[in-house]
Formats: sequence, C-alpha cells, structure tokens
Amino acid sequence: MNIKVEALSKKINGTMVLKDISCEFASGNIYGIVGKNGSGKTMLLREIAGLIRPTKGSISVDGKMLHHDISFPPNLGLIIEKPDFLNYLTGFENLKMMAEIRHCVTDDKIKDLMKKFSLEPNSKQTVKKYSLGMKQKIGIIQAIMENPDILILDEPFNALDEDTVLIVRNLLLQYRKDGKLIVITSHHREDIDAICNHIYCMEEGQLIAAN
Ligand SMILES: Nc1ncnc2c1ncn2[C@@H]1O[C@H](COP(=O)(O)OP(=O)(O)OP(=O)(O)O)[C@@H](O)[C@H]1O
Repeated sequence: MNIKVEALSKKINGTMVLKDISCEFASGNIYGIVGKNGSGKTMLLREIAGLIRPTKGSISVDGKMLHHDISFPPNLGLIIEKPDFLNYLTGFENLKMMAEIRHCVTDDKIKDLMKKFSLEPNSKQTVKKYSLGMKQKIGIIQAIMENPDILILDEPFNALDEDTVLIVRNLLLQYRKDGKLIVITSHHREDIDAICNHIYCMEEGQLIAAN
C-alpha cells in the first residue's frame, strides 16, 4: 500500500500547525517521526488516519483521496493519544466489544494477545483499576488484533515496561517483514532507531527527513 501526502497544511484557530508537508509511506517499512512537544506529530497522524481534514493539500491511499474517494484508510490499526476505554468493563470485555464491530477476531485470538502482553484475560479487574501501562497494552492489542495492513501508532511505547517495549518492538519488526505499513511517533529515540528504517523530524509543523 502507498500513502501519499501532498502539500498538506493544517490551520487550527488561526495557527498553521502543519506546513506544506509532502511525503510518501509504503508497505514493508516502519517510519518514525520524532520532534518536540507541540511540533505537529500527532496532528500529522490524525490527518493520515482521516480523522481531520487538511486546510490545503491532500492525502491519498493507493490513489484514493481521503475525504473524497474514501473516508479512512482501509484496514487501519490506530493508536492516537491516550487510550480510552469503558471503565466499568474488564480488558477482555473492552477488546471483545471492539472486535464485535467487524466480527473478524475470535475470543481465543484476543486471549492469546492478552497473554502475550502479560494480561490475564479472565481477570475480573475492570479497566478503571488498570495502570497506565496496562491501558496502553489494551490500546496496542486493539490496534493490532484485526491484522491491519496499515498501523498508525502515536507514542506506542508510552508507559510500557522494558519487557513489553521489547515485545512491541519485535512485533512491529515482524509486521514490517510481513509487508505492513507502519508509522510511529516517539520521544524515545532508542525505540525509533531500533526499529524504523525511515526517520523524520517534525519541526514547527514542517517534516524534515532525518535519515
Ligand atoms: N485541539 C486543538 N486545538 C487547537 N490547537 C491544537 C489542538 N491540538 C493540538 N493543537 C496545536 O497543534 C500543534 C501540534 O500539536 P500536536 O499534538 O500535533 O504536537 P505533537 O508533536 O504531537 O506534540 P507531543 O510531542 O506533545 O505529543 C500544537 O501547537 C498544539 O498546540
């Protein structure tokens, strides 16, 4: 798959938060975006995911323009900002509810993924009592469980312990081998350097290739 961003600008409340960005993302690659707080990383991911409209320019996925030909990139796994779930349900119940929208993930697959991330699928603990890292794990599982072709992950390593960081790194490297298209942001340069084969730096709304 190919995502093409062409002369993309986004103005919010009179401020240009993305400035004339042109770039391409292709399957079989992991793209990393680094940059200071407020530089525009999340905003660019929101644009690519089809969650907000460009002020100028366009984004197309395999030649189909977002907001014209398609509403969202097809087969997309997404984490944007802090994961937010239904507090009164358990982790498994939250994932099962999301899986029921498209009916393409079995209970066993959800349970296997939870175990891979050291979460107990049969636990009665509700998400309200989950730690930040446990919620982040549920966020990652919901993003990957439907085996998407495109993964857009904003700060996927946030709040994760060292073992889980390694699990996620290895998973993403395997996905790259499987031919998926992955875009991540992170403030942890080691994580970006460990898995990304293309690195960009966002500076005040402008995207600059860093390698
Ligand atoms: N809902 C909003 N309304 C108005 N401006 C916003 C909104 N969300 C973000 N911004 C502005 O857009 C700019 C880019 O924000 P963005 O969240 O993309 O930064 P970021 O690079 O992801 O930062 P961080 O590293 O802190 O996550 C910032 O100047 C921010 O103040």
